[in-house]
Amino acid sequence: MTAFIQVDGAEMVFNTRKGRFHALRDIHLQVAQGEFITLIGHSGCGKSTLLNLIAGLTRPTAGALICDGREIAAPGPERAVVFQNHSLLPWLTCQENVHLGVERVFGARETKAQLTARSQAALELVGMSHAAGKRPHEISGGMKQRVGIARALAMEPKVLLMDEPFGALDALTRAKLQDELLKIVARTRSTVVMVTHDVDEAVLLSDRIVMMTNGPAATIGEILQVDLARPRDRVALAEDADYVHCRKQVLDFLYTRHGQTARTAA
Ligand SMILES: Nc1ncnc2c1ncn2[C@@H]1O[C@H](COP(=O)(O)OP(=O)(O)OP(=O)(O)O)[C@@H](O)[C@H]1O
Repeated sequence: MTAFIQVDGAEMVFNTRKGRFHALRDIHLQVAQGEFITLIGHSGCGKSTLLNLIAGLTRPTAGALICDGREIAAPGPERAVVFQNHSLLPWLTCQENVHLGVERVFGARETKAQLTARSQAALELVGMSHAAGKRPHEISGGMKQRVGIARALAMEPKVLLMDEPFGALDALTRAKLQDELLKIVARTRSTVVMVTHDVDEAVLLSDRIVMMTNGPAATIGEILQVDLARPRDRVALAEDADYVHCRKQVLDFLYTRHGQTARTAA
């Protein structure tokens, strides 16, 4: 596999008021271009910390991270992040929110009409054209997440980094957005690294599931290859033997071999 994202021996130690906190140790991970990776593990194990390192929002205390042949030293438009809570600017319309990202990436070399066309196309991709002129408080939580995804996709990032993007949504909206994300990623061929707590979400979406041990000093415990054919249909998969097997492997890892102790659950 040619690595598009490479994490070489990354470690993260935070300086806190109570002293040093060793969050991550010895993380080695290679992600191929176009791959869909999920990070799963118990609460507090360091999933967001690892995602933030790939985003360039934090620097590792040891080790190196590389994306497309360059060291990750800061956030960059080639690595767009979607957070659990949409992070849209409340005083701007949906289209203006998307436009901000578009302008940042393409503003110097494209006309206003081209930029507008990009924002409109991104909203259309996530089925939100009808709400282009609305402000975030006028639309539902699921719609806000779609606009957040549109904003990320409109920047044509090489990598889409998602931190529990559907975590705050009800089960039906979540399922709908997962299905849409699968279609969008099939079309854009984006490389995706996504944090999730949801075993079914991980199996449905991933090419590989990165399972993390509990912290402190968490690391990658195992990586599960998910060889289910695409496009994937959640209803058909529910009874698919390979799907059920993958699901069981993740459940075994999380609850039998790495059950959360009282200390980490606190
Ligand atoms: N800036 C920080 N300073 C100090 N400690 C931190 C900082 N960021 C994260 N941590 C600690 O590092 C550990 C990993 O946190 P992180 O948010 O990455 O976990 P997570 O697996 O994403 O958790 P969750 O699933 O609950 O979102 C936790 O113990 C957390 O308290």
